[in-house]
Amino acid sequence: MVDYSNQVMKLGTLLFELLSEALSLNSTYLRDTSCDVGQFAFGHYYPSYLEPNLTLGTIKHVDVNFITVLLQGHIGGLQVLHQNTQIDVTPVPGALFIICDPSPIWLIPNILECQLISNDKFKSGQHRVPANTAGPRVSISSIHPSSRTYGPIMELLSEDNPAKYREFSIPEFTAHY
Ligand SMILES: O=C(O)CCC(=O)C(=O)O
Ligand SMILES: [Fe+2]
Repeated sequence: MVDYSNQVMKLGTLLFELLSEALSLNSTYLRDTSCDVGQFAFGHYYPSYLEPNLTLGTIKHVDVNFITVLLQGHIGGLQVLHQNTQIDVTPVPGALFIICDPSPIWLIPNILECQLISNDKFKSGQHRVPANTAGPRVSISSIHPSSRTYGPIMELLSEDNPAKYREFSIPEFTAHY
């Protein structure tokens, strides 16, 4: 697990560089502005349900951290909302799924925090894991939290692109999320 977590940290560093560049910022911008301050890992266990229609599973949500790196077992179940349709994310053995991307054609849900600081350039998307009869299913979510305040990056704003969100602190944000 320690090895896995170290590798995911390295991957996170690369992803933050790519996201900075996608925003036309210096590649170290997001890391330099406290968007990547560590990692938490959560293990998920979804039992096999005899009557899945009586159970919710993980309901639709957007992640509030910046990046989530997801390792799924061989049993699928994750769905992302794309153009009003729930799309199954089929597990690929040995592959990680990155929950944070600006490109809707990759069918990847984005993170609310990305949407706020990019002033809507990255869109936040929903995902869910409905209960089903296959299972038990396991997954590991590694989240990369930030310690900066939420609010659009100043460098992205202009007369044509005014701030769509105000600046607010993480406790203020999570109290209302
Ligand atoms: O178990 C999964 O595939 C998704 C978990 C998830 O959405 C999360 O940790 O935020
Ligand atoms: Fe999630």
